[in-house]
Amino acid sequence: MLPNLPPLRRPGLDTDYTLYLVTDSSEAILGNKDLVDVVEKAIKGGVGIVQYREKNLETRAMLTMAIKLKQLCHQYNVKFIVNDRVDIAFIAGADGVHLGQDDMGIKDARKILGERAIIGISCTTVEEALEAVENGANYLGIGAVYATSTKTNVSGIIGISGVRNIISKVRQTSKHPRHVPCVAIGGLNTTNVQLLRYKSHAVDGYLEGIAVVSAIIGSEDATVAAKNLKSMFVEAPPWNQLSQYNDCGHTLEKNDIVSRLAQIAKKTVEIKPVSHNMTNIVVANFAANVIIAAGSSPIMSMAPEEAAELASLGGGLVVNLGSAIPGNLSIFMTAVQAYNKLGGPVLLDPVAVGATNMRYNMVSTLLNMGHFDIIKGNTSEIQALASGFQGNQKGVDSVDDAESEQVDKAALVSSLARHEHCIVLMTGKTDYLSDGTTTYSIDNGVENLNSVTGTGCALGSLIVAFVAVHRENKLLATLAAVLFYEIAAELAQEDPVCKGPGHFIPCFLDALRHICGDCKAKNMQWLSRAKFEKI
Ligand SMILES: Cc1ncc(COP(=O)(O)OP(=O)(O)O)c(N)n1
Ligand SMILES: Cc1ncsc1CCOP(=O)(O)O
Repeated sequence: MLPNLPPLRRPGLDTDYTLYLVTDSSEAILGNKDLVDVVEKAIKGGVGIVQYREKNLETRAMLTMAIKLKQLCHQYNVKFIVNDRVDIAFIAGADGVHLGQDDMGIKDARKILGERAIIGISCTTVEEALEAVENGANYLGIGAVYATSTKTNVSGIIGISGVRNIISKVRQTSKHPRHVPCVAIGGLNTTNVQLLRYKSHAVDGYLEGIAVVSAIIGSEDATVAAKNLKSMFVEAPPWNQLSQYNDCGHTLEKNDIVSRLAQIAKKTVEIKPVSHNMTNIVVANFAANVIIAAGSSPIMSMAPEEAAELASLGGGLVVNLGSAIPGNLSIFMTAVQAYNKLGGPVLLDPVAVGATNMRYNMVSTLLNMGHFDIIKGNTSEIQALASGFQGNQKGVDSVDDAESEQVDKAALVSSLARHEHCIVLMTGKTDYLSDGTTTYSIDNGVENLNSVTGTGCALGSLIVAFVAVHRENKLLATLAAVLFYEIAAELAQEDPVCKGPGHFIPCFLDALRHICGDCKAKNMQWLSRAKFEKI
């Protein structure tokens, strides 16, 4: 997991890649501003390396501009790189060159520019990155991360997962002991750089910096734009500001965990947090009733117009894909980003993500564009997210066949949690819950939870209420919500009037209300039924 974000600039590295400015003098981006002036302002805002990227000028004019920019950069002790043109880099006395996959090869450029030159190369795939490291690249420009109108001929949009994959493969596979810094490029701005840094972090490597064109060159004030980008990239994101990984049961004894769970449940019903649901048409009514019975406050709203206001109420958000269509993506994203900005918890329920390509693509986009604190799914859903789409889920139910029984579920949830830097809950006969460091198995619940629709979805609605009140302890808050819910289900099934699925729903709502009342009365006897183990 990611207790603290790593330092950016490595000791001993004399180039600061944290904020890398790539220029563009087109009318559409620079407008009628003066390029040298904009670059100077950007340097004052914290840019540590500048690349002169010129697609429209004749060689002579380009050389003149390169010399001006080099002088400016060196005046501020900032590195100066030329895009594509090794000849201009050489004559202007630049610190190096940035090469694309179709430009002169690294080894040839090195012959011209010498051993001390900084030679960077663009990479979209792992193979390109490994080859570049082999050939002696000094840094990698990885992208495009997101769609961009600055470069029309990008060779691929790889998303955060593509960046993370390249970084971790380069670190794992590289035979070179020397460190090759990685910067990401493409569509980066203040709304996405925090997420990029947080989620591109792999166990074996991380991003040193961001390379940006339009967010600085096209801005009104390059100093302000650079400052904002740099601080966004460097600062811990709002959803991680409290140390969620401390005190989450990693080292606690079971009795201590149970008393924490009791405190969490009591405080949740006392505060009555908002559970904001962007959920499916089948479960909305049931989920709202569950939330009310459990002592929280539901709102079922798909309106992006009110998402920021709802986020400011301090509750949590559920994004449930049960009956979503691709047109809902931008609505979801508006809400997710509003909650991310304030650090309010967001739960993703990737319903039937293993069943169709449409669902898988929607979930991939969501994970690429926003932070989810919790991912909750059944075995098939979590398997699809952890191992890629295979299309073997039939409908929304989990395919719990002999093959899936062989899967090491604890390892699966833990690895997905580490990969996505979030909490993962896999529901089933035994539930598995992990933050990537600590994993719990939970054996509460009853068969009737599977015989009525919407019980899985409604659990998500309760979890965000609990986590909203305990943002500093998301793992234990999720565990508390699962136990509250599943123990209520056990009490419902034991109710003499409960004869089957039809009676189960009202009995379950009654039992939730009962436990909620117990929590208010500080009677936590129900927790003695908790059956969970740290794995
Ligand atoms: C830091 C950085 N990364 C990638 C690129 C893209 O370079 P390239 O693929 O050569 O495309 P053009 O910039 O030449 O259009 C870059 N310039 N800088
Ligand atoms: C040069 C380049 N290479 C990949 S994307 C890109 C353009 C990035 O521009 P912007 O930061 O404006 O999206």
